[in-house]
Amino acid sequence: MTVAPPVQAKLSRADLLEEYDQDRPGFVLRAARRYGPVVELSPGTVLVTGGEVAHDVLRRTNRDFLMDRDRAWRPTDSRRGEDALESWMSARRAMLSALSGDLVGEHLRWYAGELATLMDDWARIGRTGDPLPALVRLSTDAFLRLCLGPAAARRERDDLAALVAGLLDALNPIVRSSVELPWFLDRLTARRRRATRAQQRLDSALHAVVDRPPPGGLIAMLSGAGVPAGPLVRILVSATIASRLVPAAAAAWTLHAVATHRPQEEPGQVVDEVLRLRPPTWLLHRATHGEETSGEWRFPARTAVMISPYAIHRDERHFPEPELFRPGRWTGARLPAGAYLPFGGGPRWCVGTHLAKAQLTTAVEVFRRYRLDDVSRSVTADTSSTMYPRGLTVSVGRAR
Ligand code: HEM
Repeated sequence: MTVAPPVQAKLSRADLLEEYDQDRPGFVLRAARRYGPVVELSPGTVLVTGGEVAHDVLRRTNRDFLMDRDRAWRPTDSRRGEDALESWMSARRAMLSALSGDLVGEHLRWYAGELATLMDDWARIGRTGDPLPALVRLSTDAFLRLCLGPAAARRERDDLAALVAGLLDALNPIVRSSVELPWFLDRLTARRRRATRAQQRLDSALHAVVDRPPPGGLIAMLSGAGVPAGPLVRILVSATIASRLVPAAAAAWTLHAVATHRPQEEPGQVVDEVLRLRPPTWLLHRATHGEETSGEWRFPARTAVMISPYAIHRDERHFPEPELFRPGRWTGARLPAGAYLPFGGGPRWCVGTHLAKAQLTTAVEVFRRYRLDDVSRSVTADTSSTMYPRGLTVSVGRAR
C-alpha cells in the first residue's frame, strides 16, 4: 500500500512561502528533520530530502517525473517519445562524449594559467574583494573558448558572453521568485517578454556560429558528429547558461574552503567535500503529470517535486558530523545511489560534470600556491537560485 506524503502542519501557503523565503536551506533542513524524507509542503508541492527517493525520482525522469516546472500543466515536450526530447538526449550524448575526450586537456592548461593570472592580480592588491564577479567572467569565458576553439578571436567570445549575461539578467527575476504565475498570465508580463527577446538574441548568435563553426572547438566537433543545428543550439544555450554562475559559485566556495581550512588532502577530495556542503544547485525540480509512486510514497498527479541535494548531503548515516568540512571522509567512500547529488542523477545528470570537476581540481591546485586567509566579516549563502557565497573576501599573498 502506498501513502501520500504528510502535509506540513497548519501553515497557509502564504505563511509557508514567508518562512521559506526567510531562510531557504534552514527551512529545508527543518522539514527533513521534522517530517522525514518526503513532505507535502502545500497541496501540489512536495519536498524530497531523502536520497533513496531522490534517486528513484531522478532515475525515472523523462518517463514518470518530468523536467517541467510549468504549473499550468500544458502538454509537455519533455516526455519520452517526444521528438524534442529524443533530439535533446542524442545531442547530450554527443556533448558528454566530446567533453570527456582530448578537448579538455588543453582547456585545463589554459584555465590554470587564467586563474593564476587572476590570483596574481589579487595578490598585487593583497585581497580579492568579492571574488564572484571575476570567477563568473572566467567560467563563462572558459566554456565559450571551449565551444569556439582556442583560435577564435577574444571579441567573438566577449560578444557571446554579453548575450549569455543578458539572458541570465532577464531570467533572474523569474527564477529567483518563489511565486510562479500560470503560463497564460506569465507570458504577458514584461519580464517574460524581455527574457524571450534575450533568448532569441542568443539563439540567433549561436545559430550563426553553428552554421560556420570555427575549427578546433566543441561546436565544430558536435557539428562534425552530425548533431543537427536546432538541437545543437538548444543544448548550447542550456550549457552556456549552466557554465556561468554555477561553476563560478563552486570555485568561490572552493576558494573559501582552501582559505579557511588549508586542506592538505587530495584536490579531488577537497572538491567532493566542497560540493557536498555547498552544492551550488541545491534544489532540483521535477513534476508529475499522472499519479506516481516511489517506494511507500504516493505523488498525486500534477505535483511539483523539489529535491534538495543540500539536505541529502547532510544525512548522518552517510556523512557523520555532516556540518564539518572533512575531505578525508572521501577516502575509500562507498555511498548508496542518491546519497550524493551535486551533479544531479538519472538520465538528466549534468553534462558538464567531468569538465566542472576537472576545473575545480585545477582550481584547488592553483589556490594552494598562494597564502590565503579568509578575512570576510561574515560569509552567508545566497540561495535565491544558485547557492553562492555573499560577503566573501580573501587576503591573497604572493605565490611561494
Ligand atoms: C560545479 C559546476 C556544476 C555543477 C554543480 C552543475 C550541476 C548540475 C546539476 C545538478 C544539473 C542537473 C539539473 C537537474 O537535474 O534538474 C545540471 C545540468 C546541466 N548542466 Fe551542470 N553543473 C556544473 C557545471 C556545468 C558545466 C561547466 C556545463 C557545461 C557543459 C554544464 C552543463 C549542464 C547542462 C547542459 C545541464 C542540463 C542537462 C539536461 O537537462 O539534460 N554544467 N548541472
